[in-house]
Amino acid sequence: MKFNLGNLRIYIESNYEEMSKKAAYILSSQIRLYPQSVIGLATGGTPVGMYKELVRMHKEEDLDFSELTTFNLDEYYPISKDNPQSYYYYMMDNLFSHVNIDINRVHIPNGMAEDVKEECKNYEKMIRNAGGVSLQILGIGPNGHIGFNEPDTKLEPYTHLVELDEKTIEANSRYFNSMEEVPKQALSMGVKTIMSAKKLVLLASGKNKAEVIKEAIMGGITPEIPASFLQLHPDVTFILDAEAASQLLPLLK
Ligand SMILES: N[C@@H]1[C@@H](O)[C@H](O)[C@@H](COP(=O)(O)O)O[C@@H]1O
Repeated sequence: MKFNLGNLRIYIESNYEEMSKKAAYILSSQIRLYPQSVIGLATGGTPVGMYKELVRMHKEEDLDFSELTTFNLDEYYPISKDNPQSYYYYMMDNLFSHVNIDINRVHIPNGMAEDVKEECKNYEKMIRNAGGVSLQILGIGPNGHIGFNEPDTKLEPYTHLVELDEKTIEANSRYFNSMEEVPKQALSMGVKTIMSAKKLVLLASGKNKAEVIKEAIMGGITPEIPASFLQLHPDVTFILDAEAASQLLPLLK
């Protein structure tokens, strides 16, 4: 099912696998049309299926990553690249080590940066020098965060150091051995960095995202739900599975 709400396109797919295929189809179309694109990438459980499909497309359908430039949204802080919970490790494991990407054109905030301010400033500069992000993939936290931009009374515009929300630490602890192991901080693109991408594609799957998806798309625009700012972007695609769309769908019909 597809709905158009002005600048927002909403695809509702029957399940996680179909959501992943749709996202991979959109991203691969961008790569095939514009092989030198600058792509913003996301981590978390949600895009794993999309990466799997992209790897399949590379192996079976000649999808070529060799001219791409990528910028990841965020990284825990502090964390080293060889920690299996780091987003660097995740990206290598789920995508980069399986495709013909030029690792020199891959960018992920450095979770071991000594000078955090400098790292953040430099990350923004690299995005600018690359000509900005053409297509940014996003997930959404159950609390409405995008990247690691947590609900707050005000949002940071540019790449910055974040104090993670209790809810996020709890939600992400499923990937760690215990809550204590989850880093309490992260480096994240800011809301302005994200909103500056030419196209945004947000993926959401599962019942625990249903309420926040409804609020982000149909509710007021508020820093308490950072994803609600996407309503202001001129070109946004939401790809939802049926469970994530379950509270939104009755309002669309
Ligand atoms: N920083 C990431 C986000 O970029 C991601 O979109 C979100 C949802 O994660 P998941 O897809 O595992 O639900 O939380 C993580 O903490």
